[in-house]
Amino acid sequence: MANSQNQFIGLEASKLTSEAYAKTLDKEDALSKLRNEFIIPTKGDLKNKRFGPVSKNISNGTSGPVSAEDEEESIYFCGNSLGLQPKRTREYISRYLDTWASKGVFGHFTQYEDGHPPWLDMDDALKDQTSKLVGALPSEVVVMETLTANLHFLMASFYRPTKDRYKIIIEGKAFPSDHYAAMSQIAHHNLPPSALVTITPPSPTDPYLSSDHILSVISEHAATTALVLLPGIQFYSGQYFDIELITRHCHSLNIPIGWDLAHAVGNVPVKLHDWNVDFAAWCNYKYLNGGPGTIGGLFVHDRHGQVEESPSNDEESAKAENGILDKTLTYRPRLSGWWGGDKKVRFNMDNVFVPIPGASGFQVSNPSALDLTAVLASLDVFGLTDIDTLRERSLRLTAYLEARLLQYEGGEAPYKIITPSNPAERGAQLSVRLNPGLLDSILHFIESNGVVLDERKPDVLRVAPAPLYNSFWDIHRFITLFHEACKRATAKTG
Ligand SMILES: Cc1ncc(COP(=O)(O)O)c(C=O)c1O
Ligand SMILES: Nc1c(O)cccc1C(=O)C[C@H](N)C(=O)O
Repeated sequence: MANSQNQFIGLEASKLTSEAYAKTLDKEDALSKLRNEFIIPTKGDLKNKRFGPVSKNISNGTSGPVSAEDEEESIYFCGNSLGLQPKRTREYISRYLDTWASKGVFGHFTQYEDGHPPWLDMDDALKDQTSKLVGALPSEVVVMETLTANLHFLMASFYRPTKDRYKIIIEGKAFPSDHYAAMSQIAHHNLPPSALVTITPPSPTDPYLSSDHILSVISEHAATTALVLLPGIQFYSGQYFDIELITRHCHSLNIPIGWDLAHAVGNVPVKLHDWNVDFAAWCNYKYLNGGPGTIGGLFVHDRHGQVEESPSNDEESAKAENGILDKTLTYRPRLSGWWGGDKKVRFNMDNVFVPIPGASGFQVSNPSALDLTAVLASLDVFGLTDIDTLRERSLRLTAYLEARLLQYEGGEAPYKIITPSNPAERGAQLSVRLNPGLLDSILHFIESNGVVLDERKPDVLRVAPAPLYNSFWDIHRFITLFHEACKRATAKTG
């Protein structure tokens, strides 16, 4: 990283390798206190083969004496895959369990004195905080279903192939689930696999996709394209795409565009409404810390969420008189379910679908109140700050990580950072490509010393300091172990 960037981010180059400096950076950052909102697994927890934590955070009576080393906090850099558990999650879920135990079905409607919503209103209660995270109006977002399922629901609505325009453009290294979802949508419309166009990086060794390259592939296929589906942040390389620019380009060519924000939500501030994005979907279990596989979220721009009364024709009026149809509505086609229906008439059981205007009208099923509760706990942690302030901290953490990775003592580093060096083109994650043959040995060493991160075989480590709970000291400890592991591994391979 260029020195000027370090200065911009407020890092002092001469002190970078000092442990005391890492601790000072933590002390000086007001957001460091948010780490206390989370349960950080200890090294002992990670080694423990029995159920539950051995740490003193939570005692479940399963553990014996704990050594000082085992009590040390692990170095968790895997929030880009599964975020850590907020302490308040247990409290909120326990309240949910008490409600279910004491009220049964009335839990759907019971309004609590402490202001927490009845289950029936939890979808609305989550809108405000969710919309702030993705730069949307509350009416444009809803917490529902799961990411891939939501991509399908959204494609059912936005991928409307015609004889002339039928292709879906995705990126060549799309997360496999997105690839399968797009392929199966194409097959669902009886179209050939060639209707899937992939944007591949010009270089076989560098995953970087420039905006120019992306725009040129979209332009090349514009006349035959029905939809573009891209990730806000690429899961493998960590590259953050220019959502606004690419969206504008697609619209200039009359192509709707959807964004998979799995790795962007809670990581970088996005402005889905202002950027005119058509639709987006995300999960709530990565930088949002709602728990493994928890309920996801989606965005539909308000211009697509309108529900309008239209003049009814005679046949429809006749049905209305018979009480079958009380009004004729026009709305964007979708795969519907009762939970997308207006709450005032949802329980009428009359088979008249009156979608809630906006994203909520895309809901399908009665959502899991357990999941919504966990997401509420996570959003309440985000509520202690805001995404712009968090991003500032994240820029500093990732810049520090980058600077430390670039300072390898004793020769050439046996790895290369493949995430863009421009902070505007990345979020928290840095992906590190190791020299061939080193991955297993390095991973074994750092994991047995309490580091948790994600590997993508054959040679990439994804390191993601999550700004809500990771610290500069975590990075310092990681670098010390990682560099030691690199030295051992290269010594072995000669
Ligand atoms: C970019 C991306 N898309 C899709 C998925 C799949 O999400 P889910 O299993 O929640 O549908 C993931 C992660 O699992 C992902 O990172
Ligand atoms: N690696 C995973 C796993 O072992 C279980 C469940 C999910 C994953 C994932 O890959 C999650 C995520 N999309 C990611 O990019 O890390």
